Amino acid sequence: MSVIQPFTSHTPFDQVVADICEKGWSVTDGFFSEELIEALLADISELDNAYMKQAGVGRSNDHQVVLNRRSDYIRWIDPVTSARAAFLDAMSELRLAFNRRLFMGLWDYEAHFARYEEGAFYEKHVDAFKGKSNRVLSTVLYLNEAWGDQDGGDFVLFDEQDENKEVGRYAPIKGRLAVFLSEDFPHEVLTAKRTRHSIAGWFRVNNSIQNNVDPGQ
Ligand SMILES: O=C(O)CCC(=O)C(=O)O
Ligand SMILES: [Fe+2]
Repeated sequence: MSVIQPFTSHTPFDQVVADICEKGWSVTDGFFSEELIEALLADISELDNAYMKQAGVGRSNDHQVVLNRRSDYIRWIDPVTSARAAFLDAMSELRLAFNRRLFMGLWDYEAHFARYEEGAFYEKHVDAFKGKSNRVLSTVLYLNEAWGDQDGGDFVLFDEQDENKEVGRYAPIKGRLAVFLSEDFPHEVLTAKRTRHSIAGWFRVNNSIQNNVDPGQ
């Protein structure tokens, strides 16, 4: 496997860390190299729906597929291609930067490819309930070429104090990275009008929850 350089001299590393520190969320463009983005895009484009699964809401014992809340297809990411390995390495570097500068104690990172077919959406939700999850910081990397207003599928972020107050609305354009505190920010994915690709992931701490050490995917 060839080695892909994930970052460039323009990677807004400091910006993302500062945003999280100051307001708890961050949306930046050009975080990863063109080379990595193109490789990830090629990677997910080749995945057939038959090798993905209809995402459920909730985890482990309460896992169930509730299609009226969420209708994307997902595939968890392991370092089996050079693109996926480079992405996981890069996110590990970001994890260490958060730990060094903000003392967040992030232990690991899990991520999945997501495909929203035409008509798919994800209703407003939070990624983690206080005290019930190891997920601390959510990330979403978008992988869509030439995404226009008519394509829908915006990511909408809401205020941490008032879930009816919108704080930002972003098109899922190629190379855009959203990061936010998992417990604090409600968000949703508006209905996509064509196939929408992304990688959603979570930095986690290693607390045990209800006697379940580090619950699995
Ligand atoms: O794709 C997005 O914009 C957000 C996805 C999301 O909220 C999730 O997978 O939990
Ligand atoms: Fe989410």
